[in-house]
Amino acid sequence: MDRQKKIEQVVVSAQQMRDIEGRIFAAGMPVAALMEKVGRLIAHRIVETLHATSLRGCAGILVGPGHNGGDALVVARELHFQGYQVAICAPFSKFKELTTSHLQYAESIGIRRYDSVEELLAHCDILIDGLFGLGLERHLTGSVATAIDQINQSSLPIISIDLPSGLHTDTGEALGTAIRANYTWCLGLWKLGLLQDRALEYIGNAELIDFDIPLADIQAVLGDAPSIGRVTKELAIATLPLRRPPVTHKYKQGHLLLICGSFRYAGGAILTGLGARASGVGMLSIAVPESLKPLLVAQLPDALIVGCPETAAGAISSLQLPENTDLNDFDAIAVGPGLTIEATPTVEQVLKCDRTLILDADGLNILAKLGTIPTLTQRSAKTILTPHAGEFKRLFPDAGDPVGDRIGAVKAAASISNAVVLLKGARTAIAHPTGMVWINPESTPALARGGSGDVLTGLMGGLIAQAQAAENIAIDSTFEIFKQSDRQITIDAIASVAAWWHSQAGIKAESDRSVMGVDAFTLTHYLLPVVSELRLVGSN
Ligand SMILES: NC(=O)C1=CN([C@@H]2O[C@H](COP(=O)(O)OP(=O)(O)OC[C@H]3O[C@@H](n4cnc5c(N)ncnc54)[C@H](O)[C@@H]3O)[C@@H](O)[C@H]2O)[C@@H](O)CC1
Ligand SMILES: Nc1ncnc2c1ncn2[C@@H]1O[C@H](COP(=O)(O)OP(=O)(O)O)[C@@H](O)[C@H]1O
Ligand SMILES: [K+]
Repeated sequence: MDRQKKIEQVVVSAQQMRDIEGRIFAAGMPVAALMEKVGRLIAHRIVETLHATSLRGCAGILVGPGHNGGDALVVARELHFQGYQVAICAPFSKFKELTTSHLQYAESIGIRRYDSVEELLAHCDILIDGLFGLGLERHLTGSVATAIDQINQSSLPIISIDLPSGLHTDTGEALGTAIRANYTWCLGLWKLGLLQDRALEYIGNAELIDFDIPLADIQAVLGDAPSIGRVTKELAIATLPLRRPPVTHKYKQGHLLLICGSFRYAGGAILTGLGARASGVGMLSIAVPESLKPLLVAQLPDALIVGCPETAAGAISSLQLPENTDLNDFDAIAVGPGLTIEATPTVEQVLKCDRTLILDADGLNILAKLGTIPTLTQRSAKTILTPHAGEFKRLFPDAGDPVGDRIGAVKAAASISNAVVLLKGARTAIAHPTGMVWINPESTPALARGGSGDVLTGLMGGLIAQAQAAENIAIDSTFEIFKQSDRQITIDAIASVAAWWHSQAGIKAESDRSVMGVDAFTLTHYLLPVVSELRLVGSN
């Protein structure tokens, strides 16, 4: 994997970024030279963006007291010398030394400086936000907070340098208030806060500006196995399509059991089945209430549909597998979509078995009701839990806020349960009990529709069953970015690839059919085209 692809997988906290920069400075790179380099790269990207878009006119540069402001002043100077109209506003009384020098020089070459943000807004057409980056330490109040609110009320396009000013670098929280950017150009390495759901409304289009941080410095600070990774296309290409030997048979290609559906939620069983089918799994068995069997057979003629005894309301009352079959015959079992809480005895039974288990939807609600999270830690087989924020709160009331610092919360949940926990959302986060967290960095709100989670459960179940059958799952070590082995993959990485694939199918469906056109059934038809395109990329 080349350098650019590697660094796109890395995610850092503010402290880790400072430590990495500290090593670069200690090795001899002057701080001023790095600021110059970074500022020039940003200026170059601005010029490209101006050419590629209809953004025109005077660039208003917002200058803060620290080095984020220094970067912005290098940008102002470069744009000025390239003939662009530029003005600055630096509404602070004290600046760091380098920033002070750049400010002086900018004024000396005749760049117009406005005292107030109102004046800047009145004279400019596009804004470059260099108020604060990763050095923001406390809540914004007073005149700075008022200025940011005024900026947000203007309809001018905004490019934020490193982070939208006001966002906490790690938690993505707006500290009092924050710039709502159209573009955020993150410097050097992805900052954790930009991958938190609550930051998304501030970020706009995010991209990374690489400034040649040596991989050795990243590795020295993060260690061989970084604890947070972005799920990029490269991880998907290393995994998909799953390899299949020329001589094989269906049971060698994974046998997945889905336990899902009820009279009330029949569609959930179909969607889970269609998700699993797209995974290419060798054998698919689907246990549903007896009365749903004809419906499932009609929709999934390739699957083995197991009709189970049902309650008066049409939920599975007990699991009745075909003769000579028991739960140990399956490589993986996914349980939950559409079951209703009446299927509690079945979930209890499955929890006791020694197979890789994926619990979703009512599987999770039943788990929460039973209070059995502590017993999960005693399972010898792997467990994967796939809650959305509501299910997460019920399951893990003490793990932290799944709509606040989601990364912290999902990490705590994985540690409490000894399970891989996949916290769904705009930026789905997947944590392994050993502490590794993966974040799916690209998705679409078009997926926020009933049933799309069911598709994910089936898809993931099918991938895991295949990897399990091929004995291709690494034993509980974390996936290493710097020493990537493509022979074995960890269970959390497979879950991450499933989340990535699901989102990419959503993005593809949205681009063909608009944000309104991505119902869960349609989504299932977009899954395989994503892999076909990967194959083409992979063979280039
Ligand atoms: N050192 C370098 O050469 C590099 C600097 N970089 C840039 O430098 C930034 C980090 O620079 P800094 O560490 O100077 O931090 P910032 O520029 O983010 O801001 C820190 C300054 O703001 C003040 N401040 C913090 N919270 C405040 C508040 N609530 N109200 C008012 N003032 C507040 C601090 O006292 C400090 O002076 C990065 O985000 C990035 O833009 C990067 O480009 C990488 C290289
Ligand atoms: N705003 C969003 N942006 C991107 N993806 C989203 C968004 N909201 C939900 N999703 C995705 O849609 C799916 C919804 O799953 P879930 O909440 O279980 O719904 P259901 O139970 O109806 O299937 C998850 O994969 C989730 O990550
Ligand atoms: K900024």
